[in-house]
Amino acid sequence: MHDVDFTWPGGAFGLAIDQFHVEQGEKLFLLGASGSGKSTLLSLICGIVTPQRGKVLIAGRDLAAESGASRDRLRAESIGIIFQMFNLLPYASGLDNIILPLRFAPGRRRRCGDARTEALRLSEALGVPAELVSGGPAATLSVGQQQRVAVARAMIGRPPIIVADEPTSALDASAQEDFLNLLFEQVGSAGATLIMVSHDDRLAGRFDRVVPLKDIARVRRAAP
Ligand SMILES: Nc1ncnc2c1ncn2[C@@H]1O[C@H](COP(=O)(O)OP(=O)(O)OP(=O)(O)O)[C@@H](O)[C@H]1O
Repeated sequence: MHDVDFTWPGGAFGLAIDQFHVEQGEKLFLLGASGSGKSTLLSLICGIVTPQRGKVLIAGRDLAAESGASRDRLRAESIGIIFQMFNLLPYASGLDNIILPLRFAPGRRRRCGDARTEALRLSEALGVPAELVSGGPAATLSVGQQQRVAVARAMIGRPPIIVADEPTSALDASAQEDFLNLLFEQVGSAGATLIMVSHDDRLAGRFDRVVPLKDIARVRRAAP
C-alpha cells in the first residue's frame, strides 16, 4: 500500500496508510481494538473497497486501477478470505461451500484437480469428516466446524494469500489453539502468505511479524 487514503461513504471513519508491505510467504498478525479499522484495512487489501487516493498492489497489480470485474477476478484467484462471521451459504452443504470460490477462479480450479476430492481432503485435514461436510446444510454444522469449512473454502486451489478477519473469536482458548494449528499447517503446506487481524494479542506468538494497526494507519473519525 502506498499513500492510501480511504473514507467510508458518509465520512464518519477513514484510514490513511503511507506505506505497508507484506512479503510473500509471511505470516502477519495485525492487532487492533474493536472498531479501530481492522476490517476496513482488510477490505482495502482485498479490493472489496478502493481508496479515494493511493495504490493497493497485489503481486504488482494496482487494485484501484482495475475494472470492478477484473478486481473481482483478481481477488478470487489471489486471495482466500476467512470472514469474521464465516459467511457460509447456510442452505448449501459444507462441500458446496468449499468448492464455491473455484467457480470464479479458473486458475485455482485447475490447480486442485478434482474439486470434490480436494474439498474432502481439505475438510478431513481440518477435522471435519466427509459425512458431515457432504451431508446437510452448512448451518447445521457446529460453529467450530463452520469455521473449519470457512478455512477449507479459503484454502482450496492454493491462493497465494490468505486473509483472516478475527477467525477465532467464536472459540474458547483451547479450540483457538487447535484452529490456529490447523490454519498454520494448511497455510504452511500451501506456501501462502497469511494476514490475520485480531484484537487478541495472545494469538500473536507464532506469527513472523506482529503489527499494531495504529503503527501503520492513521484513523480519521468525524466529530459527532
Ligand atoms: N460498510 C461500512 N460503511 C460505513 N462505515 C463503515 C462500514 N464498515 C465499517 N465502517 C466504519 O468503520 C469503523 C471501523 O470498523 P471496522 O469494522 O473496520 O473495525 P474493526 O477494527 O474491524 O472492528 P471489530 O473488531 O469490532 O470488527 C466503524 O466504526 C464504522 O464506523
